[in-house]
Amino acid sequence: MHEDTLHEPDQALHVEDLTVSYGVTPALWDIDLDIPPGVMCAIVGPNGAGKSTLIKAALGLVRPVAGHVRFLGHPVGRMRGRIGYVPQRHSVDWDFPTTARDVVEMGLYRSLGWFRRPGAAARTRAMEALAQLDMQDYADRQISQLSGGQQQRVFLARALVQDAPILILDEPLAGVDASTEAVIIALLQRLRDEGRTVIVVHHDLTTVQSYFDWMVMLNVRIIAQGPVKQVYTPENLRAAYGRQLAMIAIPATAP
Ligand SMILES: Nc1ncnc2c1ncn2[C@@H]1O[C@H](COP(=O)(O)OP(=O)(O)OP(=O)(O)O)[C@@H](O)[C@H]1O
Repeated sequence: MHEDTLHEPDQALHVEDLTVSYGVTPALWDIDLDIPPGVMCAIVGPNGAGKSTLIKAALGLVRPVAGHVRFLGHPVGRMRGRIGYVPQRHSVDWDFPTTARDVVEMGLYRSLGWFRRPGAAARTRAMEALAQLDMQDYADRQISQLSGGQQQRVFLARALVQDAPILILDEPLAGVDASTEAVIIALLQRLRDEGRTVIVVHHDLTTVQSYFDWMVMLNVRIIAQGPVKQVYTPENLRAAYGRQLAMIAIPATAP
């Protein structure tokens, strides 16, 4: 497909025939996926199902064997600054000597241009975003000196200042306490209610129905995708999780 061709512009994320392999074994096999705009979508599946790989391949951070991806009809290269990405916490080098506010201001570099120093307006926006996550008092703290939950909030503030129509977060709730989880979910739901598309790798099946309205169930292949009510069924859970199923929450009855 030609780079300039607008393809499936009505979908926030459109993935076609995507296969990714790190070696001989495919991590993702022939994925076809559509996530409509304005939903809050959970990507779920067991460990090693390829959830992070799906996100990285969609963002162009991992090269697929086959397939293609469109965000709002465009290839990812045309979406710079329009996708906010919060990576898995353990994949970030937290020893990088920078303050919480610097991290948030990095979210503005795209609109500022890389070589312009952030001015007063950028500082104000960064502080407002930190305040929305109740992190204003930590603005000048080194990022390495924050707790895991606080680091996660700072990264969310960075995604917030980008003002992106699409937000992608890889396990934002991993290792955070209940109050941070509530803050993060409330913020993501508000962003969804404003019309943005929020895509989240999520592990806790007990909360998926209350937090999300859209769902992709994955285990190397797509098991199911669509509104949570349709996807979160015993059959699909069994297909995705197999023998691990005994340890996770199963809905009492199929809808
Ligand atoms: N850089 C890499 N090199 C080699 N194999 C990799 C690499 N990254 C992931 N894999 C493998 O690809 C598969 C999918 O990994 P991925 O991290 O996408 O799964 P996941 O669903 O996000 O898992 P988890 O829930 O454990 O975070 C796994 O078998 C993993 O071991």
